[in-house]
Formats: sequence, structure tokens, C-alpha cells
Amino acid sequence: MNQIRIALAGNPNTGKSTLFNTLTGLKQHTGNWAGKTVDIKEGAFVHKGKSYNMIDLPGTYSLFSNSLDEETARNFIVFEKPELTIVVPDATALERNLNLALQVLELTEKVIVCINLMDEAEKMGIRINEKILMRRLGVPVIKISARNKTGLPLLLDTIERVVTGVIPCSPVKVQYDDETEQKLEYLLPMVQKVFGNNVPARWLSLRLLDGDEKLLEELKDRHLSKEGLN
Ligand SMILES: Nc1nc2c(ncn2[C@@H]2O[C@H](COP(=O)(O)OP(=O)(O)OP(=O)(O)O)[C@@H](O)[C@H]2O)c(=O)[nH]1
Ligand SMILES: [Mg+2]
Repeated sequence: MNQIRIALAGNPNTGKSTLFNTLTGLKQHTGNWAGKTVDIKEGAFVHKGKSYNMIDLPGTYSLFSNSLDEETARNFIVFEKPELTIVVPDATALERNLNLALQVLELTEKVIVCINLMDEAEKMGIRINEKILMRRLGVPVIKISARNKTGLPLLLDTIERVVTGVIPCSPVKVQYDDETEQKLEYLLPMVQKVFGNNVPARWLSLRLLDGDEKLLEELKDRHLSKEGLN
């Protein structure tokens, strides 16, 4: 049972489930990991002899605590720690969709940005230079059409190469205003002391500055029960 876990994240309606269904076929079931309150589909696929477990997270516009869907997607990435997270932006609304991608890059290291609906974008005359995006974001960027099944072989190979470390990821970290950065500098060592490598320290410090109480409760529950934080 040495399955490599891949989470699919993205805004609503960007074709995550279409991609999920194409990759996993009918080998899927509803997940039952701890803390699950929203139905999440899990499925499996094999590529080049390696077995992958894919988790289709709910579509969200951000990863704060605005809704159960946001909390579910965020908690999965932070606490369940999948080996890889694939963000699926909509090529026809890339700028808006990259907001969520940047939030995911604050949460975890191994990320692939998999831009979907390229067929639609092409019809609209939208051109996307994935090489520039890749350099700016610090992680692989792939263009696909999940519906037409284009770009999938490259996606699968990139998944394998990111998971095995052949392609390194160094996700860009958003720089905030001076005041926020100063506060972060102050908070970071304390957060690191309490949580070590269990939770991404810069991201958590930002949430503390935000006063995200739901996240604090989640951390208390998980830290006190010593589950999910090991
Ligand atoms: N033209 C085009 N349509 C697509 C593509 N991928 C998905 N779609 C369509 O986009 C719509 C939404 O697809 P879903 O796979 O349900 O999107 P989702 O991201 O899972 O949506 P949520 O679960 O609500 O967040 C469906 O009508 C799909 O058929 C694509 O590559 N090209
Ligand atoms: Mg879906």
C-alpha cells in the first residue's frame, strides 16, 4: 500500500473532477480520512509502475476559513500532507485563478500548476506562456484540456518527476508590505518553536496575523490530540 497521494485543488468549475475522472477511471470511492465533513472523492491510478492516490478537493476561491469547503481543502493540504498538490486554474480566467494558486504555494512545497480549458482559451485567442509562469511561480506549469485529453502524458510524467525529486520545486512566496513582513519576522521563530516542521511556519504566522480563529481551533484540536501533527 505504498500509494503516493496527490491532491487536486482549484477554483470551482475549472475541470478538476473531469481530470480526476479521466485519470482514475472508475477506481474511485468517497474518502474517510479524519476530520472529513465534506464528501471528497478519492481514486487511484498507476503510471510507470507507481501507484497514485488522487483526492478531488472541493473547488474554492481561497483557502481561508470562509466556508466548510475552504477549510476542508486547506486542512487536507496542511494536515494530511499529500506528496503533491495539483492546482487546476481555468485558462480563460487565469489571473483570477492564480490567486488560489499563490495561496497553495504558501502552504506546501510540491505543487504543479495544471492550466485546464486550454481548448476554450485557444478559441478565445488567449495565449499563455507557461515557461514564464513556471519561472515566476517556481513550480512546473502544464497546459491541458481535460475534456479533450490533451497534455495528459506530459502531466503524468511531470507528476512522476516532481514526486521523485527529479524536478525540484521552489514555490514563490508572496512578499507583503514592510509592516507585515516585520511582524512575520517576529512571529516566525515562535511558530517554528511550537510546531517545528509540522505546519508551514510562514503561512501559519500570516494566519495568526489575520486572526483566523477557526484555524486556531483546528490546530488546538489536532495538537492536543497529537493526531495529524506528526
Ligand atoms: N471546454 C472544456 N470544458 C471542460 C474541460 N474540462 C472540464 N470542462 C467542463 O467544465 C465543467 C466543469 O467541470 P468539472 O470537472 O465538474 O469542474 P470542477 O473543477 O470539478 O468543479 P467543482 O467541483 O464544482 O469545483 C464541465 O461542464 C466540464 O465538462 C476542458 O478541458 N475544456
Ligand atoms: Mg468537482
